[in-house]
Amino acid sequence: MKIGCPTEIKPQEFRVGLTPNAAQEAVAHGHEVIVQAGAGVGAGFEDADYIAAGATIIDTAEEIFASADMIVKVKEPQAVERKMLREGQLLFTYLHLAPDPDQTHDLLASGCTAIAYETVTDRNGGLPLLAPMSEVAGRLAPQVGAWTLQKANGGRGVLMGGVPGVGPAKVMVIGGGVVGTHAARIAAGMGADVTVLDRSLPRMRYLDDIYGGTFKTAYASAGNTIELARQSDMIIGAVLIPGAAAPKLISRAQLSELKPGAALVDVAIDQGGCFETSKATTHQDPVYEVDGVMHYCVANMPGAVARTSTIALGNATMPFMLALADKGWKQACADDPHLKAGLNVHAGKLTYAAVGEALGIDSVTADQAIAG
Ligand SMILES: NC(=O)C1=CN([C@@H]2O[C@H](COP(=O)(O)OP(=O)(O)OC[C@H]3O[C@@H](n4cnc5c(N)ncnc54)[C@H](O)[C@@H]3O)[C@@H](O)[C@H]2O)C=CC1
Ligand SMILES: CC(=O)C(=O)O
Ligand SMILES: [Mg+2]
Repeated sequence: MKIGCPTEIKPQEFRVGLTPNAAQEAVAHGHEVIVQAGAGVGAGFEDADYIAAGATIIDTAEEIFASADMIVKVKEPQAVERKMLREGQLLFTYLHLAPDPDQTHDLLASGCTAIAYETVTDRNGGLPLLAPMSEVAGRLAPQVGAWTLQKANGGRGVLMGGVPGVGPAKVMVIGGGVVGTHAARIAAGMGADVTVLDRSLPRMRYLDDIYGGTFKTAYASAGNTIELARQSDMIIGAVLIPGAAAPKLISRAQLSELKPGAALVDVAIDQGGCFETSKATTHQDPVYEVDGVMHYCVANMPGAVARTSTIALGNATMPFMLALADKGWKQACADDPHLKAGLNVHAGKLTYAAVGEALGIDSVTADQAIAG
């Protein structure tokens, strides 16, 4: 199979879909790998590293999209990239379709087959291709939130750890999955007073067992959510219902009840965000204010630490990428129900029910797509 890796073009996105190590393994499996010139530079990989791995460097994204059987990327294809996708081509990347009707319609119109990293599952009920970036974004969230809390950035002027004689910041994390747990650990490590809210009692039992004493847990009822939000200096949004649009957990009307200059960090923004007032921002202009409350809503947070993120993502995607290349998507998905869970689009049809429900588009099952 010919595997193509174009340079990411989302603003301030420095990650790359294939590391030289991944390219080398694909070549060792007998595949041809083409990489756009300079694609790895933002993550610290030179063209020469890819050439040494056996890949070929190609000048333009157009040439890569025109000839590759499978495109391996990081972020969802941007409008100009979607125009280059074609029938029968396989796309393996993050998609986050539920909040993105334009992208969904373009992918359906292209006739491509698209497997979304964020809905691939594992046998423990986890999301193995989302997890590494959730670890990164979770660890970044208190860091960017602390910056947002600084007075010059519009925040309350509260220091995470406080100082002797002055209490720490109060941090509330909604969603105690991968993002939430990593965010809570780092915020607690910075000295903040941290509470994690979730709706899963088994998850809260686990968090209490492992992190009791480091941070607290609370059930994410609507009442608890607003009561804790009123007291918080920072609120980190980290909920997920896989594939679906994020539930809105703090409304516009409730913003006036929060502390002036509080920082909302909505990591769930890639699924549409869990605060009613969230809208996606970029690393260039990450923060905006609504009703005196600061919002940080960058949808590709891991791009800020592109080298760490690229290597972490590459470690996770490599076995799936190799299975797709070795067997073709149909056989690879038929053999592995967890990879099959990643199938979102095939030949003009949606193949992921939660996306169809969010966008009001009919879907077929992945099994129907494989059989078709
Ligand atoms: N902005 C960015 O750059 C990035 C965003 N993300 C996003 O962060 C979000 C969280 O991802 P993960 O932590 O990996 O998911 P996860 O599945 O590990 O955790 C989600 C948690 O939310 C909880 N939850 C669901 N509905 C809830 C509700 N109504 N109230 C309280 N808790 C609720 C679940 O029980 C679960 O524990 C996803 O939308 C993901 O795409 C992940 C990486 C980077
Ligand atoms: C998960 C995701 O959307 C990201 O890493 O950018
Ligand atoms: Mg994202």
